[in-house]
Amino acid sequence: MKQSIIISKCLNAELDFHIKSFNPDKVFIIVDNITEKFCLPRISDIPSLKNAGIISICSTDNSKNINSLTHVWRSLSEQKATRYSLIINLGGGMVTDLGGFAASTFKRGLKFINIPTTLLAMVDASVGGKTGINFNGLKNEIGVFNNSDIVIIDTNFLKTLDSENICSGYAEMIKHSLISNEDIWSKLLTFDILAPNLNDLSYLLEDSIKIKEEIVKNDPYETGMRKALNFGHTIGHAFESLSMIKQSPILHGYAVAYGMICELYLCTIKVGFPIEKMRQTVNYIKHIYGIYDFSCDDYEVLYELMKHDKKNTANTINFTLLENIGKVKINFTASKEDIFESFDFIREGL
Ligand SMILES: O=C(O)C(=O)C[C@@H](O)[C@H](O)[C@H](O)COP(=O)(O)O
Repeated sequence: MKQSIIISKCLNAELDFHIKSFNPDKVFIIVDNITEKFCLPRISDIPSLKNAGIISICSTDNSKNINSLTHVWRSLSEQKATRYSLIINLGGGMVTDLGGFAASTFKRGLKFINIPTTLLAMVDASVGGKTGINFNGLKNEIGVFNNSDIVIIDTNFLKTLDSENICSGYAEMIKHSLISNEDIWSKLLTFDILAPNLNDLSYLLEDSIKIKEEIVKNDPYETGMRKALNFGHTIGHAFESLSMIKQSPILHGYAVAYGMICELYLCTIKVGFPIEKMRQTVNYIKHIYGIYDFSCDDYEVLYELMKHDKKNTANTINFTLLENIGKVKINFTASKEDIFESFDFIREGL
């Protein structure tokens, strides 16, 4: 399951080299309607991509579904992809997750390269081999662990992003710092992500990728400590699904940011996470991401959604909690009352 992650200043030369080394019979590029317009032109002159087939899907996360997947499988089939073909996923987390799953399942698996174009996909989605789609209103319900053969990261793509997408990816970077390293956490909490210096952000991004890479290397199939990377997601995914149900979707990173506020509250009441660090992080998150608009009427639905989290066992909702920054406790349960209290906390404060 080894995955090479290359941060490159010469994307085209790098990509051309790797495509040639795979010697595929055909190359397919999976894009969404946004990366097709703004990112594909950056690589389309590469000689080895001259006859590449382009497969385009819709860009929003609610398109990460069986219909888009079927469209990709059908396009591969109609354009006669073989097991010796190569897929390039050019896009954000939706494209790398869905494209990775399509590549992993079509004819039982083709080689694929991820070229993440959003901050979220660079630091998180394209790394570590979680591929899949949403199903039945639930996040990433169907999928497989399968690493792309290579990830090539070109931070120039950050220039194509709006502030919301930068902030969305940054939430996963905050998560990486919370689960691993107080120095990085301090740096992130003083960084102005609303008016970011992209050069400085590129350095922070490299640290963040290393954190994820190290965790995934030690537990690729999430049997243990990889669950650290799911901090904020037990509640975050429920917020994200609720927003889809209400037909006012929010970006994944925003859902994770709100999920982290609730789960940091659980960390303080359940495992003694220092209250001052919790306040600092919560204030920073609220300053960047604003508030999540929901009411007591949503609590039961959220709780039902959380019953589908992949870390659960039997009837127990399991969390990844933190005793302190970098001190991770996995498989920690919380009562329904505690969870509802954490919802009160994000809505009303302490
Ligand atoms: O790579 C992981 O492991 C993660 O949990 C990273 C998460 O940030 C990511 O959003 C992941 O896709 C969530 O996966 P899921 O298993 O909870 O669906």
